[in-house]
Amino acid sequence: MRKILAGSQIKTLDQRFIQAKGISSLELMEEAACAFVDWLMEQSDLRNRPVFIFAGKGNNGGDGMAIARLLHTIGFSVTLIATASKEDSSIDNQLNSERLPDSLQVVSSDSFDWKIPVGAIVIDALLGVGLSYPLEGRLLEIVRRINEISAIKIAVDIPTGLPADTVVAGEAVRADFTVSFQFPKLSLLFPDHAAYVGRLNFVDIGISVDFQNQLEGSKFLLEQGDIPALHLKKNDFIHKGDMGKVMLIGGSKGKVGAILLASQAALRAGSGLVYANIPADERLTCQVAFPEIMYSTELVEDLDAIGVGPGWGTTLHPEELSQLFQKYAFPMVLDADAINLMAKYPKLLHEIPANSILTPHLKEFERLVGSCDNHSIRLKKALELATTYQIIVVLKGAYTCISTPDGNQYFNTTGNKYMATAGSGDVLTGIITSFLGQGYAPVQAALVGVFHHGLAGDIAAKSKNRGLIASDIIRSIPQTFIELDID
Ligand SMILES: NC(=O)C1=CN([C@@H]2O[C@H](COP(=O)(O)OP(=O)(O)OC[C@H]3O[C@@H](n4cnc5c(N)ncnc54)[C@H](O)[C@@H]3O)[C@@H](O)[C@H]2O)[C@@H](O)CC1
Ligand SMILES: Nc1ncnc2c1ncn2[C@@H]1O[C@H](COP(=O)(O)OP(=O)(O)O)[C@@H](O)[C@H]1O
Ligand SMILES: [K+]
Repeated sequence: MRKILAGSQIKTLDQRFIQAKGISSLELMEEAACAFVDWLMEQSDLRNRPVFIFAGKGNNGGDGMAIARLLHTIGFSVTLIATASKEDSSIDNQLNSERLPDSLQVVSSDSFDWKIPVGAIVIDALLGVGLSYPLEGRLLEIVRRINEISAIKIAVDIPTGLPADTVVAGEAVRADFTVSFQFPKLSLLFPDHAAYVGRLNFVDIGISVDFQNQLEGSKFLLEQGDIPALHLKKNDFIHKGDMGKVMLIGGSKGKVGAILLASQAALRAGSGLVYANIPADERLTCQVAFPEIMYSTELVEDLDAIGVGPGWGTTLHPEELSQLFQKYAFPMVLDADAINLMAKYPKLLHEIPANSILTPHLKEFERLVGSCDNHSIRLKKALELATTYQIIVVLKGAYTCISTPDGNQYFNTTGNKYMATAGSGDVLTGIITSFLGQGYAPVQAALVGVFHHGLAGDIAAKSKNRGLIASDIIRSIPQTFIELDID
């Protein structure tokens, strides 16, 4: 699993890699520039446009110079706008400046006329992870002007002005695309920065995951390649009992749909037996509509896992949750109104069975821990919650973050904005409950569940776009196993 390193570790990573491979830092910069250009060439709608590259004084600027040369060589019309004198620039920046062909147009930012045609590409290579204080003076002015023009803006590594690990102070480039090297910097995953980062891509510059992971860190990126190994193998002789007997609890009057979504998702994720615990008078209709689900108003015995909370209601007594904690004393999934109930009665937090999985969206999370000024604070509080109560906290949203009791945080890479629709979260509850019931360790169930849920959403989004609804995610769950080659 790939680590998300801190901005301050990236120089060390570069240096160690360069030494180990016996290459120069200039060669690594060339690798980065090539990876950027390869990415650009893959975007068919971004070809054949004039390119304006703003280069700063550090190595990010050096990347910009190398990108300028490469694009010029393959026939792009390139204008390079340099913001620093050569003497002021980093060594690799200077070396790349010397490699620029005479035929490439280079202007100083002081004399640039800002005539950038609509539809042109603006590449931001002003500052990268070396930012050490908020933008000010001339650089701030340039960034403000870049933000005013209507062009397609692409940030190299990180939009200028964004710190790598914390929240922006002041202004930063508002990019349409960010192409980050090797792994996304943490701050690129914050919802606070959506307007700066645009569409996030990361490109390989040849530093292997093993190498990257030699550095200290407890934040990881959850990617497709990580998932198959986290799955339990099932042999050909399994019985439905081996696939887990689970119950989804919630669904008060008028909100039974939430539990039905979760229950169907559990079945599609592989559960052998799924009970929906819903009010008695809703049973008949549900039974006809969803015959694979079993219905019960009782708390069924011998369950392997439960998921509690979707559509449960807001007038519950804390005893109702306490009772579940005592009766089932195993790790369980707690979502929606179960989380709201714990927010209302914090003493319940002390009673949660260890390794249970809480799946709050941002609002539910803040009800639980108090309001947070930004995502950096939210992530810290999520980790605190996980380690204090020895639970798993799945903070939902783009790049859902899974915080574990041992202090790690995993950021999911599947999912999309079309999943911001009623019931998507209920589907996730069903999927994670299903994996728990199948015998997955709680952390594995959370990681695998979150990944499959997002992947199902991505598959559904291909044909549904803005019309995607939660049931589409459920229908796409089987395809996720096929796509990941899970038997
Ligand atoms: N493994 C990697 O990730 C690689 C990174 N490379 C590039 O190198 C970049 C990092 O290079 P550097 O460490 O030189 O950092 P930058 O290119 O961000 O520049 C740092 C310079 O800017 C100055 N500075 C800091 N904050 C400022 C502010 N607010 N206003 C004005 N000046 C400011 C610093 O004093 C320093 O001189 C990465 O972002 C990436 O683009 C690539 O070249 C090679 C591989
Ligand atoms: N912009 C987005 N990008 C990726 N995933 C998203 C996005 N918006 C929502 N999701 C996912 O959809 C689900 C929504 O959950 P939630 O807000 O609890 O919905 P509901 O309460 O309607 O069931 C979460 O798993 C979340 O990660
Ligand atoms: K940049």
